[in-house]
Amino acid sequence: MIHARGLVQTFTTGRGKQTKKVRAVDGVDLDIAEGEVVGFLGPNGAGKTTTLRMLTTLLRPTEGTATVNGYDVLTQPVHVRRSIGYVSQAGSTFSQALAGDEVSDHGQLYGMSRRDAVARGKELFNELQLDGLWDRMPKNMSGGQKRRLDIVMGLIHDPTLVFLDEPTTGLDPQARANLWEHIAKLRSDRGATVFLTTHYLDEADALSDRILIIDNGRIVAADTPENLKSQVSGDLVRLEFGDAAHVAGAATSLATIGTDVQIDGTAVSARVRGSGRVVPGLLRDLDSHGTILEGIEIVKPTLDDVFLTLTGRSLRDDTPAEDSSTDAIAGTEKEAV
Ligand SMILES: Nc1ncnc2c1ncn2[C@@H]1O[C@H](COP(=O)(O)OP(=O)(O)OP(=O)(O)O)[C@@H](O)[C@H]1O
Repeated sequence: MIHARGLVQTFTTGRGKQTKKVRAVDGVDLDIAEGEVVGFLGPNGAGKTTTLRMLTTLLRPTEGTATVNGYDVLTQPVHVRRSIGYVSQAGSTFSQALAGDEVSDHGQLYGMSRRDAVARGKELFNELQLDGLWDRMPKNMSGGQKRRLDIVMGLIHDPTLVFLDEPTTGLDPQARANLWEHIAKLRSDRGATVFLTTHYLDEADALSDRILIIDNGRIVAADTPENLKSQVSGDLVRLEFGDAAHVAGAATSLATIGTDVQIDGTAVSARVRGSGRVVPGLLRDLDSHGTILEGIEIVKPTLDDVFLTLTGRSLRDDTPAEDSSTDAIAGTEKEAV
């Protein structure tokens, strides 16, 4: 479905002596099979959108090759665009037209009859909880409604390969859950392949068959969520004591079964492999020494722990992106289809 080798994108920023080259994507290889849901994770500025823009032919790679749905992104861009659905971060609606007209015009650009485009559009409005908004201008919709309208536009022609760039950003929890269901159904009901970028780790975890993690323009990990999480050195075990006098002894005991022991006031924590097997023995040991425990928490590794293990940084620490170059892309995308 998607095969890429050595994809590179270099941007030049600044002027004169301030000119700088940014290697936004730095040699990305990808192989995504039919029917896979792949989550593309990485901190702000890691190169996710730039990779997506190259695969969807909105941006010509500086180096490297890619085929999407069997079409070459360099020599067959029109075929690529016609065969995919793409929901960009910036959205793709013009605010002056009526939402329903936008959707049916968009379907017709993909070769659908007006009648089919209206019928499918109304179905999608219903599925994405946009009932009653067919005759409303996007500019008079809420942020979440506009986002769902973008998704209708990306799915109107029933593509079998869908690129979603942060599809649930700006949605309330209920709309997010609804979209998760919809994405899961794209695969289960229609065998669609989905490539999605997201900042929500729980979303990537819940939806993806496979996760790709990109950092500084390079793929640093690619595996199932379970395999990635099993690479983290165990569950986080946190013991809380009523009396600070117990903490040092407990830390020594915890160090015999775990790593990365940390003391925080009256609590002590560590990473412990096979915690279900070894923690009961630790508790018996503490009890036999008269150590009174106030509480215990065992947290399974998350994808954030995976990122932290791989890069030494948390995905949650990232700051918002500085530029908003995507505004221009929405126009390009609209014209290009
Ligand atoms: N048109 C551009 N000109 C110059 N630099 C750019 C341009 N587009 C992106 N960049 C830079 O390339 C790098 C990768 O950006 P990209 O938008 O692909 O990251 P991202 O992982 O999608 O981030 P986010 O999660 O914030 O959307 C960043 O350093 C960004 O500032």
